[in-house]
Amino acid sequence: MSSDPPIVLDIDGTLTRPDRWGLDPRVLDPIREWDSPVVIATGKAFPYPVALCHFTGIPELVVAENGGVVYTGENVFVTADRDAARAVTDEYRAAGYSLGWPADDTVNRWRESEVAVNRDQPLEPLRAIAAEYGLEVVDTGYAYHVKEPEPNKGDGVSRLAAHVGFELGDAVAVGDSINDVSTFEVVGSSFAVSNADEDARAGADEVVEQSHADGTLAVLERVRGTNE
Ligand SMILES: O=C(O)COP(=O)(O)O
Ligand SMILES: [Mg+2]
Repeated sequence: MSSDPPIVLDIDGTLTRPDRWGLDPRVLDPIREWDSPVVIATGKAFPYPVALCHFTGIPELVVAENGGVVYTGENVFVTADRDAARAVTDEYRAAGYSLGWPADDTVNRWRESEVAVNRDQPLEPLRAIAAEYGLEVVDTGYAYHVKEPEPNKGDGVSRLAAHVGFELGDAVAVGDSINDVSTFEVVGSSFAVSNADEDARAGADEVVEQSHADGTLAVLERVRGTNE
């Protein structure tokens, strides 16, 4: 009997509306009704994807912070070092720059394994300082993420698949940016939505015609019930 394949979904640019912010509510029912594991793999801080699963009413299978935090529904694995990223952003601030968020910043407040910087801040000095510390800056189109080069989302997805017990080769991923390329590399088939950046477009098996949540809905429609 056929079933739905496991799916791995990015949030920003993939489950959201074209006006950048806010979930497209049309994605919720297909995700809730999916009969195989649904993994939310995001660059957002840990509580955000947990809340998304919670309010959608699906098991909390989460790769957060670009792979730095993995939650299997039972155990949390924090596999990247926020202090290393903090050292970089402390030096960035000491050089006169700012992270670009309000004083009480909810973008980083519950972030456990990296630090995010607003994209309206200068990138080059941030990259230069990160390089001195052996860290990288990933530009998702939504924020600059200061992080250790490993782990990435794909590592987190692999860890989760091993714990939950699904075949990565059966899994289908949808994403929109450079931070999804590592996911695309570990799953059986990968789709970039049409608003995706160059790296995601090049890394995906296919770029769909539709953008944002419309692209994801089109992929879900196509792969539903195709797992043998
Ligand atoms: O947090 C970001 O910058 C992007 O988040 P995403 O990985 O869900 O697109
Ligand atoms: Mg994204």
